[in-house]
Parts: sequence; structure tokens; C-alpha cells
Amino acid sequence: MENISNVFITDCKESHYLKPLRIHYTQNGKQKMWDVMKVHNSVAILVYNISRDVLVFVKQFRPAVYYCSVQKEESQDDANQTIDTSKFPASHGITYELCAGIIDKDMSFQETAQAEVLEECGYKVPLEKFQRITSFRAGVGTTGALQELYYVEVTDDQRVSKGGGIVEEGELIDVVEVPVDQGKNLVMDETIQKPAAFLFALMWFYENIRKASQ
Ligand SMILES: O=c1ccn([C@@H]2O[C@H](COP(=O)(O)OP(=O)(O)O[C@H]3O[C@H](CO)[C@@H](O)[C@H](O)[C@H]3O)[C@@H](O)[C@H]2O)c(=O)[nH]1
Ligand SMILES: [Mg+2]
Repeated sequence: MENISNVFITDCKESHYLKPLRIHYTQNGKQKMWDVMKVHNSVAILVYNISRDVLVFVKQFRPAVYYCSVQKEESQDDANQTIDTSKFPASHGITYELCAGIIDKDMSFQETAQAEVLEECGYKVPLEKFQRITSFRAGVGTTGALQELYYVEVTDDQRVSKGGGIVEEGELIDVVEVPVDQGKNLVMDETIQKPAAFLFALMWFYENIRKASQ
């Protein structure tokens, strides 16, 4: 996963994954504009393996995280640049995340959650086992996209593959198991790069599931 080379940045003229738009509006009589990024809605799932009392996360290389991390240190032009990977290794872009996926097929949030847990973590779990926790808006200044958060308890018997994502789609994901008595430490651990949904889901788990079962 950390074998990253030939990194160069260009402008993005068109994309299946995002589209920049400018919204013009009048607020309190004042003419305004705001630049936004249209992206897919998504689902994230907190996976708890009750057979071995471990939380199941995914670890992956995130180009956007890598880019922002490198930019902070280099402050070059945005595009048309080559990144020196010997100076900036892939570790700058590795994240810990909840299993997650974008809604880009004709499937509900819950069905997408089921598919992502199978693809990324290798567990085949009945649809009704996915418990909806809540939803929230990601990147409110730029995207406003919706993410629904689910919780699912899995067992070793449901593990049908190693997971790791869909190779044909270029996914390369490590499944990470964290013992439940250590998971809370991840919340404030800034040596690990992680999205806000990851922090929230962990806090929810220790407030509602772990606490309740103790
Ligand atoms: O520029 C891109 C973007 C996506 N992909 C492909 O699309 C897949 C998308 O994977 P998926 O698992 O469906 O979505 P995630 O990348 O995990 O993103 C979701 O999970 C993230 C972590 O919670 C959130 O930040 C995002 O908003 C949410 O969409 C990738 O693996 C690639 O195969 C590309 O090839 N190029
Ligand atoms: Mg994903």
C-alpha cells in the first residue's frame, strides 16, 4: 500500500466523482456567490466483531490527504507539479477510517452499507443487521454532501473473504482490527490521520454500546 511513486498533479477538467459549481444568490437583499463541489452522498459503517471483541476499521492511501499534507510543507503551485516521494513518503496520506462508500449505484444507503462491509472488510451480513445511527453533512463549506452512519455487529462465521476492496476498481485497503479496550485511545491520537465521522462513531460506540454492555 505504501509503494507510491510517480506522483504528479494536474488540473482536473472533468470527473465522475466531483464537479465544481458556482451558486449565485441574494441574501437580505445582498447579491452573493459561493463556489461548491458536487460530490456523491456516502455511507459509513462502524463494524464490531463480537466473536473476538474487536472493532474493524479500514486503512488506505488517500491522495487528497497526501496532497494536503505535502502542500502544507512545500507550498508550491496547486497543479503542474511533481512530488518527490523520497522526501514525502506515502505515509503522509495513510488514514484510518470507518468502512465507507459512495452512493453511485442504484442502491439505498443501507444496501450500499451491506455491499461495502462485504467488499472492504469481507463480512457477509444480512441487511436487517445494519442499524442506522444518524446522518450528517460533510464539508459544509464546500460540498454539503450527506453521509449516513450505520452500526453493525459481525461474527467470525460471517467472514467470507479478506476484504480489501474491489481490485478491478483500483481499491487497495487494509482491514485493521482494534481490541475494544484500546479503541477509545484512537479518538485523540493525532499520530493517526482520520476523518471526523471516525471520531464521532467511536464516541457513539463507547457511549451507547460498550457502556451499555458493561
Ligand atoms: O477520484 C477518484 C475517486 C474515486 N475513485 C474510485 O472510487 C472508489 C470509491 O470508493 P468508495 O469506497 O465507494 O468511497 P470512499 O472513497 O470510501 O469514500 C467514502 O468514504 C469516505 C470516508 O468516510 C468519505 O470521506 C467519502 O465522503 C465517502 O464517499 C475508489 O476506491 C476508487 O476505485 C477513483 O478511482 N478516483
Ligand atoms: Mg471506501
